[in-house]
Amino acid sequence: MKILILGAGAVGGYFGGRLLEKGEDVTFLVREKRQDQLHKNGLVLKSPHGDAVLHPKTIQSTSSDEPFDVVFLATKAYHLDGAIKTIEPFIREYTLIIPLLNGIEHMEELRAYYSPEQVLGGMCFVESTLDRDGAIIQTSEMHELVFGDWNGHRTEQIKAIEQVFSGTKTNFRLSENIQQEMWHKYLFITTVSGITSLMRSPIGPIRDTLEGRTYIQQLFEEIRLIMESHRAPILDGIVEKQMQILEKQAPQMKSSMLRDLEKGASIEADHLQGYLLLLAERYGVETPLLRLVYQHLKVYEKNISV
Ligand SMILES: NC(=O)C1=CN([C@@H]2O[C@H](COP(=O)(O)OP(=O)(O)OC[C@H]3O[C@@H](n4cnc5c(N)ncnc54)[C@H](OP(=O)(O)O)[C@@H]3O)[C@@H](O)[C@H]2O)C=CC1
Ligand SMILES: CC(C)(CO)C(=O)C(=O)O
Repeated sequence: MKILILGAGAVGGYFGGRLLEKGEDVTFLVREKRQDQLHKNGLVLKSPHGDAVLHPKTIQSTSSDEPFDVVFLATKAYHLDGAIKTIEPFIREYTLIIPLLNGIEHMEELRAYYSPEQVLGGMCFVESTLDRDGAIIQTSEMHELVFGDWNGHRTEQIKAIEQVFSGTKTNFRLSENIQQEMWHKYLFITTVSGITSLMRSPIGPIRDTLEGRTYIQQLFEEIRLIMESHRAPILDGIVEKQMQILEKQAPQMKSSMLRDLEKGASIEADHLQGYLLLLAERYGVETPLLRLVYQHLKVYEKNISV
């Protein structure tokens, strides 16, 4: 099965690297600078699950139009529009597309551009980042990639993919309710990225003070209310469940948004918190803490653009 991964960054590089390490037919669709880096250093993974130096096939958007069976989109939301068009030459009617972005808004755009049946739901849990030399550094043991047909169908094609994704050093999991899992992850990530970015701190020192916990809970609650008003398929008691998940995280756990802030890099504020605020406005939901988080991120964006 031919697998294409757009973006050899923290997420695409990690999960694509694990498939490649197992011996799957993986190609990375990259831009010039990353291609040079991969040719020079290889795809370097530094991980609690085992380091690796791999030598992947790479292509650039203009260098080929060969077809692929599965295409992962592993880009930041602010590069989504370009990425959607960049993968077009490699897509055939049988190709399945698996986006790995945080958030939910991109699903509408993708399902409108391609045939909705060929866009699966997808998401991942991993704490990874690129160092200055382009090596992928995984900073905790968490690593799971979840995918599934948008309406939960378990087709022969999806079963074949599940087989191909099995037996790697990481976890690929087929979900029969990917929409719900993506909304749950969206709740988790907007809260965790929002609070860690606002406080410029890993989760431990925030979570382990009474005041900090109260803010985390308030943010979870505001976002849950928005999602409920939108009739998103979230479970009752989801905030309590997510607080329990948060409890289990190591104190030094950081969101990828906080890591990007620390690097002075671009962030996905509009895609994550901003989209929720649009929904809040639509349904008349009061969200004072989410608004503060978003404003804080927009001020950061203004400062890095000057
Ligand atoms: N990092 C993490 O721990 C986690 C991240 N996520 C989510 O995963 C998504 C990806 O994040 P992450 O991997 O960290 O981001 P990175 O910035 O590390 O990687 C994104 C990659 O996409 C590449 N890219 C963008 N546009 C194109 C294009 N048109 N053609 C080729 N390559 C392109 C970039 O290449 P270039 O270098 O050329 O710009 C970059 O290497 C985000 O939505 C994020 O929120 C989810 C879970 C965990
Ligand atoms: C919270 C975490 C690490 C889980 O994968 C994440 O998605 C992110 O930081 O972007």
